[in-house]
Amino acid sequence: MEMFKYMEMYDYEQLVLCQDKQSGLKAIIAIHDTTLGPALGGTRMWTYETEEAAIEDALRLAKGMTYKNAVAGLNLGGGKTVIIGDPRKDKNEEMFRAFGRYIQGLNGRYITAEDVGTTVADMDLIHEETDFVTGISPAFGSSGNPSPVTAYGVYRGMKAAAKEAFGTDSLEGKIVAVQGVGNVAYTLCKYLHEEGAQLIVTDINKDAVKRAVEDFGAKAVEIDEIYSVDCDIYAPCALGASINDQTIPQLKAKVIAGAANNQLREPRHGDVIHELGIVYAPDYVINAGGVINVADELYGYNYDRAIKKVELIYDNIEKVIDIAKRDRIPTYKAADRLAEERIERMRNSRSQFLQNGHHILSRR
Ligand SMILES: NC(=O)c1ccc[n+]([C@@H]2O[C@H](COP(=O)([O-])OP(=O)(O)OC[C@H]3O[C@@H](n4cnc5c(N)ncnc54)[C@H](O)[C@@H]3O)[C@@H](O)[C@H]2O)c1
Ligand SMILES: CC(C)C[C@H](N)C(=O)O
Repeated sequence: MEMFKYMEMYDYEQLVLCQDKQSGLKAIIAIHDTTLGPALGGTRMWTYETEEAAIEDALRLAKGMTYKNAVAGLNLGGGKTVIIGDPRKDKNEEMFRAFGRYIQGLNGRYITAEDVGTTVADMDLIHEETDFVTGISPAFGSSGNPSPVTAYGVYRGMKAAAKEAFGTDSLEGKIVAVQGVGNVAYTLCKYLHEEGAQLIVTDINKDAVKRAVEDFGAKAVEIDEIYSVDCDIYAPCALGASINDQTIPQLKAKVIAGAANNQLREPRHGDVIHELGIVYAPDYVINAGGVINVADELYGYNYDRAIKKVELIYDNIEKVIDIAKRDRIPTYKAADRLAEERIERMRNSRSQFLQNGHHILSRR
């Protein structure tokens, strides 16, 4: 990858590589856009085949956070971190503290939180070194694990998408195929089960599957079977790119609504599912519950206030569908339009003001 060329093409602001030999930390902090405010986005810990793949993931995820925060109405920009390593065996205390010092060095340009492979305990270690971290323990007056709130937002967004496809937002009797039943999807399955939906699940982690089968009567299928099962709704809740040339022809669902980031392998896959008449709830609109929840910490965390904002994911999905219908475009493009218009409005209005309170004369 030609780094600067890529960054220029999608307007990235900054890419930071962090290395700490003693702890084994190898982290990539990507800051996409800070027009709306400091970049807020989680830290993913994952094994990658190549360093390039890790950098690309960080960059793509960071851009997604810019759009997610913009559509959610947050005064925050987009960023993300990827830590290269196996979260089951490569973590240690020094690693997260070293990472916390790197975040502190950015002086508030980037604020972190959980993502795949990181936990509240990891955020607490980061918090030993910096205040620019959210999703820390409730004992600090913080919001804790964002996943259950993300799940609630996905559930609300799924109902809005179902209303468009089936004429009712009731999920009773609907068959939902869930790919990946980890932190977010477990709670999502709970909401769906309580409403009377039938669940089909898969996961590379057999314990996660067993839990969903035992707790919610879900039917388990093999990893590759999840795309072709008879269902009404496909909920991608594992990693990205599950909507692609191989999987789309297998899908029987009328709705795609799930928690995963970067669900479309390439933008053109959003066009293909649109042509097929599938109602797609854009990933960064439907999965914004977690960031809305952790962002509330910046105002002094209040659960009720945060949940009220998360409820609005239903309205945001409706809004995206309305724009898509009005402008005859796929929903992923409608969501991009919503985000870009807000960022552009702010960029233009900001140009009338002095940045960061520093008057140009202060340089004398
Ligand atoms: N946690 C949040 O608050 C949050 C917020 C927004 C978006 N997301 C996104 O939602 C997704 C899930 O997040 P999470 O926090 O639940 O993560 P998680 O790691 O707890 O769950 C992901 C699950 O997917 C499984 N998995 C991985 N690859 C798979 C595959 N190929 N097939 C089937 N299962 C597979 C994993 O074993 C795991 O159980 C991620 O894409 C994440 O970026 C999470
Ligand atoms: C800030 C976090 C809660 C971010 C979350 N992992 C997301 O992708 O939205």
